[in-house]
Amino acid sequence: MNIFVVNSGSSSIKYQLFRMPFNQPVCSGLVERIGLENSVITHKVHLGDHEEVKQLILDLPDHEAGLHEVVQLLTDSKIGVIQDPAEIEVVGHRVVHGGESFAATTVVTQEVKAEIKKLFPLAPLHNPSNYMGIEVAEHIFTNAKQVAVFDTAFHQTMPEKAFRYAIPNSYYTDQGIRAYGFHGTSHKYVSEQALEYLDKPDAKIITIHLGNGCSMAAVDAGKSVDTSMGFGPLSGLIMGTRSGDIDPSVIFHLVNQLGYDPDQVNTLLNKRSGMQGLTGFSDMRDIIKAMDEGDKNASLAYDLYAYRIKKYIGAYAAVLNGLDALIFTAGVGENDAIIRERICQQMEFLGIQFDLEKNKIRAKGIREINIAGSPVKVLVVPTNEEQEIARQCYQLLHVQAASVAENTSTHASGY
Ligand SMILES: Nc1ncnc2c1ncn2[C@@H]1O[C@H](COP(=O)(O)OP(=O)(O)O)[C@@H](O)[C@H]1O
Ligand SMILES: CC(=O)OP(=O)(O)O
Ligand SMILES: [Mg+2]
Repeated sequence: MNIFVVNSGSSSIKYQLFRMPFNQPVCSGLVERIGLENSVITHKVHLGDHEEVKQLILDLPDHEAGLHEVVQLLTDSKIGVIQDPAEIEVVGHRVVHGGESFAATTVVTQEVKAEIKKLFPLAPLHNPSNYMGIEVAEHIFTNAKQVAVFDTAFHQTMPEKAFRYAIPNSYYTDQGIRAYGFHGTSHKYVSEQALEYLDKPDAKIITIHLGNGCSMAAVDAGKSVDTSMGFGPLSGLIMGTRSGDIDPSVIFHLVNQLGYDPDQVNTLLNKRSGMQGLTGFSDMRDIIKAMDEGDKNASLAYDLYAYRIKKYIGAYAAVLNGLDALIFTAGVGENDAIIRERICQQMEFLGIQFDLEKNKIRAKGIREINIAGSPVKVLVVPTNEEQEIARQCYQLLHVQAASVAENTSTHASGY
């Protein structure tokens, strides 16, 4: 089954093509700077022991133009991996907000699209571009089933005491105002990898996803029981451009004393805050460089970032009533040894015995960065949201196809 996975962002598209049931992608790529001059497509064809990489720089006015170029690469006479877009049987889409409607992976219908659209105000940086990705893919891959995999789905197991806010009940019952949680595909993928690695299905785990967006989850025996993002992907940890937790009184002050309108508040907290607001940079590599050059703001921001994570570790260890493993993942979590060190130091009381040397070693795959015998394991687990999306699409459609085949044969045999 050819499954094309699309992770459509506001100015980028990440994609991978899988021939399920094989877990390794046939090709993958990234379209960046959509809508700006000099858009870049980096396309990689995976050939067993090596990769063939092709980079294109061109002007892509919108996502449709971007995906058309990707199709050209997929069907290219030299490096193509398919001959016709009709060979794609399933397009799996990452959709960030699924509200309470979607606890599982879902085939996209008009009703599903309407629901995703209804959730635009709750995930303004994400759902509009996820939706656009679905519409464009429908035009291009006309033979394919479109499937949505929601960031919120994994967190639907949270108990009510974890997802409700202390505001009048009708705001939940009538308006759906509650915590949903995000990055679920990543938290699910890395926690499952860790459970397998630990060989302990009932392990108590804290997963720490540090990418552009950052969130943590408390995972008990494979189920999410709490997470740091809430109603939208803005609360909790300090992120690239998002503030994370902030006292709502600040918003009243911005509005009442400084005359901000709702859009200005939204832009401030979603796009101009976090590491960007504190340092002028949103990319952790730039912040580390600035810190090395003696930039005090960068140093303070780095401290704030680590401190917030430490607080959530304490909270989630209490929620879980114990801890077997701490998992670091995503761009920053997998690559930034210094942040892992800042977070894990002086946590011996919790049973976290961190190994400074192991932490510095770069390697592929799962690795352990605790001292041998540490009561709590500290693991770096590379995330792979695209592979998890492909797996869930395959499971959904393969199971559906198998049950249709079974029904047909039962009916054909006349029982
Ligand atoms: N070697 C590195 N050291 C520190 N941070 C890194 C490194 N490589 C990548 N990053 C960080 O990872 C971030 C992107 O993470 P990623 O998980 O790809 O995010 P997203 O999927 O949200 O775009 C970058 O903004 C950068 O801050
Ligand atoms: C939900 C979210 O924050 O996603 P990302 O990290 O891709 O921005
Ligand atoms: Mg990501």
